Amino acid sequence: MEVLMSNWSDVQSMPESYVFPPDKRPGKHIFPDCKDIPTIDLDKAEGLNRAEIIQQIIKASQEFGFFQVINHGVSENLMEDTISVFQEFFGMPAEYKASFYSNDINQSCRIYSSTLNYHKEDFHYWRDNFTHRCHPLEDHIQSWPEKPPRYREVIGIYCVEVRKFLLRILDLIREGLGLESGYFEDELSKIQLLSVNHHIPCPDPSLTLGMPEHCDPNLISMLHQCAVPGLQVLKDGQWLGVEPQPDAFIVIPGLQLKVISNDLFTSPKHRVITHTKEARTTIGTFLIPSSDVSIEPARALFDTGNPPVYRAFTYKEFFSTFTSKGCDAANALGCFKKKLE
Ligand SMILES: O=C(O)CCC(=O)C(=O)O
Ligand SMILES: [Fe+2]
Repeated sequence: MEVLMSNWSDVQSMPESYVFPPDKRPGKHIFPDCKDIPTIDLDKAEGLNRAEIIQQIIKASQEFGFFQVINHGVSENLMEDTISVFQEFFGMPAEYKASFYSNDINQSCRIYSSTLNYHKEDFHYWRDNFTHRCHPLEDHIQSWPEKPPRYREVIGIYCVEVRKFLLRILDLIREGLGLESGYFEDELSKIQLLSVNHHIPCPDPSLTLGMPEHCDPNLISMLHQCAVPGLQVLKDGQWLGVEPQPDAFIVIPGLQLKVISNDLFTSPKHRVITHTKEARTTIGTFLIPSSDVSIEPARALFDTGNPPVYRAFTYKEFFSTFTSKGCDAANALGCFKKKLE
């Protein structure tokens, strides 16, 4: 069977290798939508309401661990063009996509299916993923696809724009936490990774997932969803659907922000369910610390009454622990917790 599901045509029944064991299936129940997902109007952050917007972001990062942002500065045209470029990319002939196929995490531009462990895993997730680095543009653009013909132009502009957006959000978070100017710039947000999920229509969404439940190991993530729903976030023990809003970005603080905030922030579990009728394409952008930068709770966020929860570590150290713990966030974070004295 073709590994990349974007090369399959007309799937009528579930291939056996995608059917999860019963205890891991999402099941048939209808998941409620998250009705009160905090929405931040970024336009207001530049005016008299700045302090209020900062408080909204901090509160959402504490209570929900995610929020959506409107008036984020990226034009609707660019958002639509970006989604359609990726839809075209996943629709390219199998031979073309094969030139990017790799399960090697060190390959800077790669397409793969399910997880990087495809050939060893017991069952597969219902997705293809295309990933590449983006910053600085001139270091990476040469490794990006040349087809569809507008790929490099559109995605190049998109990557620069969403970086500006995420750095604005980080700066508001910095101000809200009372950290010094520039705290998240340079090494803590050095690497920018684009990660696009593509799920073809699935004959039975109750039996499989488009992405496992997970927390994002990076500093901060943003998701740009197409119109087809699928993202779910775990809130108070319940899976809630995050209905796509065409003009909004979803922001999720990653595990490094949880550590830096000394556990003030939540980095929530999320996963992706599949859809019977329509293909779904979602663009993730992650800002990731450089390998050797030291990460620890910010000095301003602890004192004798509220001691630091974590010891200092490098991102390299964290990421290797995270993967060795099967990407289980609680287990990985546990390895860096300070012993109570
Ligand atoms: O596709 C989505 O909606 C979620 C993607 C995601 O959580 C991730 O790539 O880490
Ligand atoms: Fe994620």
